[in-house]
Amino acid sequence: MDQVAGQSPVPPKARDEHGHLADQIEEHRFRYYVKDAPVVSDAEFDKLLRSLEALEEQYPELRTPDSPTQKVSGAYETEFTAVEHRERMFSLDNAFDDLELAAWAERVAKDVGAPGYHFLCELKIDGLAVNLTYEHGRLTRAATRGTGSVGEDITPNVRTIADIPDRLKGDRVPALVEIRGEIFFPMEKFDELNARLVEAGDKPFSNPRNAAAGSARMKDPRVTATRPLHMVVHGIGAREGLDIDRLSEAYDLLREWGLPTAKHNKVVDDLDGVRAFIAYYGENRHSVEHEIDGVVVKLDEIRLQGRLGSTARAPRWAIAWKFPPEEVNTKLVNIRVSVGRTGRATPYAQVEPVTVAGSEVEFATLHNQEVVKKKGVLIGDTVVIRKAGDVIPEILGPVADLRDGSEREFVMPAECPECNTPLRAMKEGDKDLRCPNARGCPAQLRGRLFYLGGRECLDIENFGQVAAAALTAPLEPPEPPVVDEGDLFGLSIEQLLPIKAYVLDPDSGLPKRDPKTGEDKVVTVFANQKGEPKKNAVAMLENIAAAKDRPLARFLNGLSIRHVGPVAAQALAREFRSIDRIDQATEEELAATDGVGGIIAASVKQWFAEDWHREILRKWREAGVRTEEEGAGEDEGPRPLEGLTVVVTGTLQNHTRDGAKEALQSRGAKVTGSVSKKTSFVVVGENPGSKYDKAMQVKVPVLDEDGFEVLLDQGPEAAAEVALPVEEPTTE
Ligand SMILES: NC(=O)c1ccc[n+]([C@@H]2O[C@H](COP(=O)([O-])OP(=O)(O)OC[C@H]3O[C@@H](n4cnc5c(N)ncnc54)[C@H](O)[C@@H]3O)[C@@H](O)[C@H]2O)c1
Ligand SMILES: [Zn+2]
Repeated sequence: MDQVAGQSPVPPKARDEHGHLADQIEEHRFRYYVKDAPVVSDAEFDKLLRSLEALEEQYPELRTPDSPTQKVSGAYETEFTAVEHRERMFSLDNAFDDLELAAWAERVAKDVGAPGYHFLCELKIDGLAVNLTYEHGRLTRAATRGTGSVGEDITPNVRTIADIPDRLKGDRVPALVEIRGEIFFPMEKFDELNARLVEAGDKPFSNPRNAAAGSARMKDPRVTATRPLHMVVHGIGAREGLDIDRLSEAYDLLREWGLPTAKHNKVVDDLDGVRAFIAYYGENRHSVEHEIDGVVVKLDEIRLQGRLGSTARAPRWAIAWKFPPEEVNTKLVNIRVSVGRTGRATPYAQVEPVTVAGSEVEFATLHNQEVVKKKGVLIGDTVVIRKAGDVIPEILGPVADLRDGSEREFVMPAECPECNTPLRAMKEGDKDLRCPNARGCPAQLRGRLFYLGGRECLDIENFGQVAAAALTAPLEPPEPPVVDEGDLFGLSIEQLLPIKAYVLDPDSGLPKRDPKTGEDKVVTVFANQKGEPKKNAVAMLENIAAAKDRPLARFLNGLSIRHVGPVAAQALAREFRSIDRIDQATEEELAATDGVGGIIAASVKQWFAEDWHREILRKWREAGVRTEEEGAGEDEGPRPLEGLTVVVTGTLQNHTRDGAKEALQSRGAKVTGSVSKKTSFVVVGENPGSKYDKAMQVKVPVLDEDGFEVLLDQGPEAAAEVALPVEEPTTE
């Protein structure tokens, strides 16, 4: 088709779509900047904006000066006096990948024309942009960004923020300076604020960013004063009597004046330096004392900034690199209750599945019924889900503006969802409700068994949520092979083969559904189609058998005695050295143990008072579980490996890494991670790493697993006899 250069005609459909998108964007901006209550996530908003940009890319005629793509987003509300900034405030352009970053840097290089300039890397804080005007060192005005040229006067509110000085310190303060920065609300104070709001019958905020903006823009500054707001400085605007060459130097001055400058800024020489900064904070995002949502890269030389100038929206001398969003909006479908190994009933949120920070989220924790209330979330709400790093996903808050009246409050059930026993608080004033049916509650048994096999206890490989559920509550056979922990070590392969169970999600432990039929998926857990044992079933039984010899402390921890965690278990094991002796000890004796104390002692006594608990121990003994620490106590007896330093590398057949370490340490050896001339032995399992090569190099005796057993049982001399011959290294 023939077209006039750059003037493709705009089809009416595209024009309509443009108008529709622009309206939506303006509406979201109003909700975000004026009402501090957005109804979509930033990611969704950014998507709309990018669609608009793409449309304008295709039909440049649509890119008029009043298009949302051409403006500093924001507005001002008539509640506040409108004030003009002396120098405009801008938004930032984004780089979404390394290509865009490199393109920006190239453009800078071209415009600057000569080498010798620097990049200033800063962290990007997601809060409320403010402009502080200081005249002769006194704060005379504070304003929001607004449209970029006109903002809202929030001076009385800002004066209540402790970080922001009313007067600048020192005698080098200029006649006039505009300071730009970000007001933010600390994540860790956010729940507290929402709890207060809900209690007072007010609408909770959906996230800390909106809490910051809402708090700074209160009509009544006395309310602002009650909010824990902070600020970080990230720029300067108009100035008189202030001559500076580099922005980084300006920050040094600002710091001297008492302004809250950033701690993590870094000046680098080139793009690789920028990349390293971005990579570092991408990895260590949560090591910073406040939340960050990206990195801002700026040309440090102020004269050159001026030369590059700005578009209507953003400076050309800066760019924002955004990290993947950690917050998304989704629907709270239901609040359910799970019962854990200690019987604690915990509400958790089931949401419409969404992807956050690279993983799909379907459940989020809610801790207890008080937390549900304090967060002010209703079933059916659109909520903001946050997933930060490896942390379990949580609900930040509801998007209250989207409620249509169909939402309902969560009511904590009166009965255990798995065994129907009435839930109750075990102590007066206890917020947590528990299912008291420790013995018969399938949820508790499953939880205890899973914990017993877990890392902190017996560390049994191939034994997880799925096995724990299948063994304790199979669909078939009707009688579960494991009725309590006592049955674990007596399991036979014949018992496993017929077991059918639901397929469980390994994270949530909930049944997975067949997408086609919509029904819960069922499998034969331990047998293949021919009815033969699956490999992992055989491995599981072997691993269970091997776990019989785990150190006493691990068994004690695995009994799920209330208040007895790994530390108390260690203390008890060290002091009493056998389960029998713990059983026979008086409460006073237990309490007198270093690291135990009265509460734990009472709880231990209570545990042993239950017949079915003793029955567990009896079955264990019968199955050959070692309920006694070998040899004499650490403090009294011989420590045959005293003075040795041992490194363990590769996979051992009969010991986990932790188990091997403990076996060595309990005999007095020191276990370290790196091989040196001082190392006494290197124990090498399958697939050893570079430590093996290093051992060869520095000629440290190497033991295979048999040699390791010799070391444990017969000591270092015997082990030296069986150590592998040290080969001459080929190179030196
Ligand atoms: N959810 C919604 O409905 C909705 C609506 C409108 C806008 N938004 C969100 O608001 C953001 C857009 O706002 P924007 O135009 O302010 O752009 P932006 O947040 O991407 O970047 C510009 C702002 O970053 C701030 N900033 C933080 N640290 C900085 C630093 N070290 N140096 C310089 N500036 C720093 C400044 O205040 C500056 O104004 C987007 O994240 C968008 O998703 C969301
Ligand atoms: Zn129960």
